[in-house]
Amino acid sequence: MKDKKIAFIGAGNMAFAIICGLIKKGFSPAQIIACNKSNQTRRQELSELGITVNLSNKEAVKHADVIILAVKPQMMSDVCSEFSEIDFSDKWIISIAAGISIHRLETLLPSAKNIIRTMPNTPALIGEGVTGLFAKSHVNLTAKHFTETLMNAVGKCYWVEEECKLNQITAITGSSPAYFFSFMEAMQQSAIQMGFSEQDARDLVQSVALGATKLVAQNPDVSLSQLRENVTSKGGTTAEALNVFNQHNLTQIVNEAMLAVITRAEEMEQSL
Ligand SMILES: NC(=O)C1=CN([C@@H]2O[C@H](COP(=O)(O)OP(=O)(O)OC[C@H]3O[C@@H](n4cnc5c(N)ncnc54)[C@H](O)[C@@H]3O)[C@@H](O)[C@H]2O)C=CC1
Ligand SMILES: O=C(O)[C@@H]1CCC=N1
Repeated sequence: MKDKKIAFIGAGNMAFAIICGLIKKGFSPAQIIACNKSNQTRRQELSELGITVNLSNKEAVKHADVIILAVKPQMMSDVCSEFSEIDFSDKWIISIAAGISIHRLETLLPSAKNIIRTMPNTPALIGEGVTGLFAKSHVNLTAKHFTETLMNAVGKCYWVEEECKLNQITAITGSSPAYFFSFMEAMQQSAIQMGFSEQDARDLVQSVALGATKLVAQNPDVSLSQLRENVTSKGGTTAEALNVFNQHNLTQIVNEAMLAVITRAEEMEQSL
């Protein structure tokens, strides 16, 4: 585990979150190579952590045992075309890209035998991530265990049995930190309009988000609807807020948003 060289091809927001999470969990920076073509500031940050940042994509892949493909999906084809002469048969490939199927990766890297497709999320940065994982049945068990151990270092893992489920995982955990941030932003804006300072509004909103989330996590036997009802006094204030959400059909809005993620991921699988 700790003797494998891991190369991140693309070290933007998501890969950086994973790398920082791994280092916090005791992985050695000497094990990690990060290639980030167009972001000098990020390269500097990674270099300060002791990570090798000065190799080309091709050199990094040649040196590495495990390659984490972490560029934008639209870049994947160009990036993989640089690797045409490299033999991937003894290397393990982990893709974190949304909407790039394993079939597509097999086409882009024909010598690769062990490809694991994952869908992480940015709370990995603080060890609170969730990663969905899928691999075809022929994939080496050790490669699967390695990937699970790696992603467990930055949060929880959830294997899916069919690849299409990863697009659902994208809607449920990959994209969804942004749903919560949007909700918090809207609350912050509302508090600012009431006259609270930006900082106070943020402190108040993040405190309640943390408190509510901990309440959920620490009461696994209490349903979410019960927790909601515990706040909602009959004829009181909360009921009025929830009425507004109901009038605008929040449940349906959330459902539509999550289905839109899946549709986009499927479109990307067809077009990229
Ligand atoms: N941001 C997120 O919350 C999540 C992102 N993902 C996936 O992670 C991948 C990366 O997404 P982000 O980190 O958000 O994007 P990003 O834009 O922050 O990172 C991509 C990085 O790749 C680098 N790059 C571009 N061309 C390159 C090349 N030819 N060689 C090496 N590096 C190159 C860029 O400099 C950039 O820093 C995507 O495929 C996305 O679907 C998956 C789960 C969650
Ligand atoms: O927005 C995206 O496409 C990526 C995948 C999940 C989160 N960010």
